[in-house]
Amino acid sequence: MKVVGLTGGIASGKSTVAKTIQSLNIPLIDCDLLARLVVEPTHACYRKLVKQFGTVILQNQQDGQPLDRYKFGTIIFSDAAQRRIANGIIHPAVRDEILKRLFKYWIRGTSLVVVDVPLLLEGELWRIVSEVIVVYCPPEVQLERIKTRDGLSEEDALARINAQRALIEKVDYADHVIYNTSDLESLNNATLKVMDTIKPSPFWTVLAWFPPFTVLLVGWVIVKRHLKGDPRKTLDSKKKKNDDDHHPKTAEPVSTSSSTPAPPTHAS
Ligand SMILES: CC(C)(COP(=O)(O)OP(=O)(O)OC[C@H]1O[C@@H](n2cnc3c(N)ncnc32)[C@H](O)[C@@H]1O)[C@@H](O)C(=O)NCCC(=O)NCCS
Ligand SMILES: Nc1ncnc2c1ncn2[C@@H]1O[C@H](COP(=O)(O)OP(=O)(O)OP(=O)(O)O)[C@@H](O)[C@H]1O
Repeated sequence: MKVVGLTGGIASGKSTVAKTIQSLNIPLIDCDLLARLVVEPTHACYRKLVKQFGTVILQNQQDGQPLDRYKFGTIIFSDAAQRRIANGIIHPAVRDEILKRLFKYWIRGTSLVVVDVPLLLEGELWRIVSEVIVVYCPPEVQLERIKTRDGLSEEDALARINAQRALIEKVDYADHVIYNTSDLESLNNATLKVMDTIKPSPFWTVLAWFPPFTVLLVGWVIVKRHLKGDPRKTLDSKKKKNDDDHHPKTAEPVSTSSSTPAPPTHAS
């Protein structure tokens, strides 16, 4: 089974790309959905979050009520230390859910699974994906799309963008980049083109299902990723180089006046 990682930045177009991938009958694991699942009141994560942040993050500030997503978002997107704590509680639970689902797909003999993980390159999951797709759009476009889609203020939208690594820095690590700088039809076409190059052959699918070959292939993916290098180090060194070069547009937090390099208009 081939596992491909889909990532990008907030509102860069991952979910839209994910829909096209699902329309091809390719199974997709959506981490934003899993992150919602693990904070439901019945889940252990919920209790840990309430213990850490208090009932202020709950609807009506009442224990047992669902998470107040806007309130929780304003806390974690405006404070890196709080975000790290929240990530430390939620991400291991999300990772476990992903691994469970991958195992089920493997048992069923699935040939290709795409995992949509916004923070793929910032966390640990990059180690287990055989290829990485990054959906890119400039920060100004991200900003407008967040404001339109979520009805957030400029300040809230900027906090969300700046809570992530600069998207342009992720492009270098990608095996495939989908440049979402035009209309939805172009995005759809670019996605289909990339997926066409990713599809594993039936021969590999059958071979990869047998446990000894599965172990060999998983080993190969881990070695391949190791040789490519830890993306977090790549992102850190790119950020440092940008800072040293006084080249703020790819490394500095986005502000309303930021400018962005003109991205290519093709998918590769
Ligand atoms: C803060 C929350 C409640 C805001 O919920 P909301 O419904 O407004 O947004 P949603 O969950 O749809 O996320 C939208 C996008 O925000 C970005 N984002 C979410 N959490 C984070 C985070 N911890 N750090 C950086 N970016 C994040 C991602 O690009 C994501 O696709 C929610 O995002 C959350 O629980 N985040 C923590 C869990 C997490 O890290 N999820 C992301 C992948 S596992
Ligand atoms: N090429 C495009 N043209 C017009 N609108 C677009 C385009 N691409 C995406 N959008 C819109 O921008 C918004 C953000 O896209 P989408 O939800 O796919 O991003 P995302 O990366 O999944 O976001 P998040 O990280 O918040 O989950 C959506 O409302 C979507 O319909």
